[in-house]
Amino acid sequence: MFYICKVKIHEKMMSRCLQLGKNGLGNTAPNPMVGAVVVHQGRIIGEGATSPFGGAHAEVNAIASVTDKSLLAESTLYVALEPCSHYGKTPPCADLIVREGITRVVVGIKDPHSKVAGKGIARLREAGCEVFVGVLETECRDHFKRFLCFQEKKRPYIILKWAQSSDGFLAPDPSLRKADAPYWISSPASQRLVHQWRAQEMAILVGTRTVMDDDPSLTVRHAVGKHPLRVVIDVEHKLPKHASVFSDVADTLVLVAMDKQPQDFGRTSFTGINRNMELLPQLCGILYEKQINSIIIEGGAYTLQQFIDRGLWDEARIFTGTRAFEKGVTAPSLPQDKIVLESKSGADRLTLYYNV
Ligand SMILES: NC(=O)C1=CN([C@@H]2O[C@H](COP(=O)(O)OP(=O)(O)OC[C@H]3O[C@@H](n4cnc5c(N)ncnc54)[C@H](OP(=O)(O)O)[C@@H]3O)[C@@H](O)[C@H]2O)C=CC1
Ligand SMILES: Nc1c(N[C@@H]2O[C@H](COP(=O)(O)O)[C@@H](O)[C@H]2O)[nH]c(=O)[nH]c1=O
Ligand SMILES: [Zn+2]
Repeated sequence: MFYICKVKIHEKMMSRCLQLGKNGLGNTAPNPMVGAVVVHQGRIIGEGATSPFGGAHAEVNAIASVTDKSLLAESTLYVALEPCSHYGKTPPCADLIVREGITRVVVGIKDPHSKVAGKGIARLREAGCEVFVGVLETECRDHFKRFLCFQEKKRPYIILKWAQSSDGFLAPDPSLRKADAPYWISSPASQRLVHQWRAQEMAILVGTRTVMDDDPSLTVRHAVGKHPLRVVIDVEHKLPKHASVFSDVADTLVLVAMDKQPQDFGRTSFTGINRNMELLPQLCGILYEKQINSIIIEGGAYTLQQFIDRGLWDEARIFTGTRAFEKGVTAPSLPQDKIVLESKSGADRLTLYYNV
């Protein structure tokens, strides 16, 4: 009976940790958005979450928020990710926990980061702390999906996103659309949702044709949040300098063939790719080097299909509008067994796929 009760408390507290951590989405990356609570006799006496990138970790903030520090020795610290054991931008949290005299720690999941990977838990146990690992593991893995993907697969978490007509086209026939502007298939509500999504990821990418046809901005305008790094494929260096994607409101990275070597300008920089090698693995390597742990791919069809065919994607978010086009740019195709959720977004159908 006591055991069942205790498990419920563990889950409840871990769920609070995840809730606190979620506020960091779009701010803490590439650091994980950790949440922590300090519990004394079943009551939360301190809470904290990871500060924006470079700032304090969740454990530090949770401990700092406890007014009566004398209670720490009899308290349990709940934290969604294993406390760190290394000097990064901040000193090790495991040392702080020991120093503050906390003797019970409940951890959601182990940190796969090579500098931690069990060393934080070992450090706590060596100092006499009782450490329990593995509470709400599935929820924690989902919460830390960007961080875990980056650490484990050495590439960003990849989200594919597009809007398609009711009969499966990404854009109508050119005769039916204006030049240099997107053809809006999805509803305003979906467009606002997309801007929230943009603010949650570190980067956004489109192919050459999309820049030529749509002249997109790829910024966060209909939501609050940071602009992601704009990544553009332009192997042949054909895109004009005046394209909106090169505006100075956000940083842009252009993937261009090594033999082209254009000059960086404004907030736009060029990175050389080897045209004799596959582009997507090179892209993943470049983003990994830059510590970009998530990216949203917004089209077009050719670019999206390459990610799908290579299995280089983690999630796909598809809006299906109400209008039929009959002809145009055919939407990419995804394996149907990967559908996990269907819902409505304004007038559109929103289908989510997970590549697991
Ligand atoms: N409804 C929606 O959600 C969206 C609709 N769209 C629409 O889709 C259309 C564009 O789609 P699409 O024509 O498929 O074009 P893309 O935007 O996918 O661009 C394709 C081009 O990008 C370059 N490229 C992409 N991947 C690679 C690679 N691995 N190696 C080298 N070059 C690469 C190539 O350019 P090159 O050969 O010139 O070097 C290729 O032809 C537009 O009309 C746009 O309006 C676009 C985005 C979203
Ligand atoms: N047409 C279409 C989309 N198009 C995507 O949005 C880009 C335009 O971005 P911006 O210039 O920042 O508003 C465009 O180039 C393409 O990648 N997205 C959607 O959610 N629904 C739509 O119907
Ligand atoms: Zn830490």
